Amino acid sequence: MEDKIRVLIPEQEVDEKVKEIGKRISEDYAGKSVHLICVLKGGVFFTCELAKRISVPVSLDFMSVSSYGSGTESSGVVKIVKDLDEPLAGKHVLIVEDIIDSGRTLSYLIEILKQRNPADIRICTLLDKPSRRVKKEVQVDYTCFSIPDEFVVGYGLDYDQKYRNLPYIGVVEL
Ligand SMILES: O=P(O)(O)OC[C@H]1O[C@H](OP(=O)(O)OP(=O)(O)O)[C@H](O)[C@@H]1O
Ligand code: HPA
Ligand SMILES: [Mg+2]
Repeated sequence: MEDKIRVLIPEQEVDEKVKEIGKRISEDYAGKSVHLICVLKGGVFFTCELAKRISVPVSLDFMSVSSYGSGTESSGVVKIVKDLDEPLAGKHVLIVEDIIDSGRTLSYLIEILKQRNPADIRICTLLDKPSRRVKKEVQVDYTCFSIPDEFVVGYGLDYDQKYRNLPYIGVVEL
């Protein structure tokens, strides 16, 4: 059966915001290059769109971590499924996420990536659900949208691996 999906943030609004954040990042990193770390799989659409809007030199690497399985609640255990290909030493690292929900994935990532001696680490997320944090506050440098506590899909976000390809952010009416 098809799920019913309600539009939360329309495509044009997402695209405009991604452009705006790309411009801010370009200004903040002026004179430097930025090493984007795409957190797979959810971060892939946002990373590609954002990278196109950044005007300083960009390099890309990919990491895959998983904690949600097929449900809508984090298992609490974050697993590295695929590690980065490149070392981070001396690089200006920008972690790109589709969503920060409980904060577990990002807290875990920051802890392990800090140990690899980057010049600095910043965080960029498409969506933030601040009301859901269970861990200590994570410092987020760039947020496109803060959203209420609803399970969202689209623009990389899935429900049971479906709907990642929607060009807008929607809510599955369960
Ligand atoms: O703040 P948290 O509660 O940790 O949730 C956020 C994380 O959960 C999702 O990934 P998931 O583990 O479902 O993997 P996926 O990106 O492959 O869908 C999402 O892409 C974030 O990485
Ligand atoms: O709201 C969400 N939707 C999809 N995946 C997620 N992972 C954490 N929160 C979410
Ligand atoms: Mg997911």
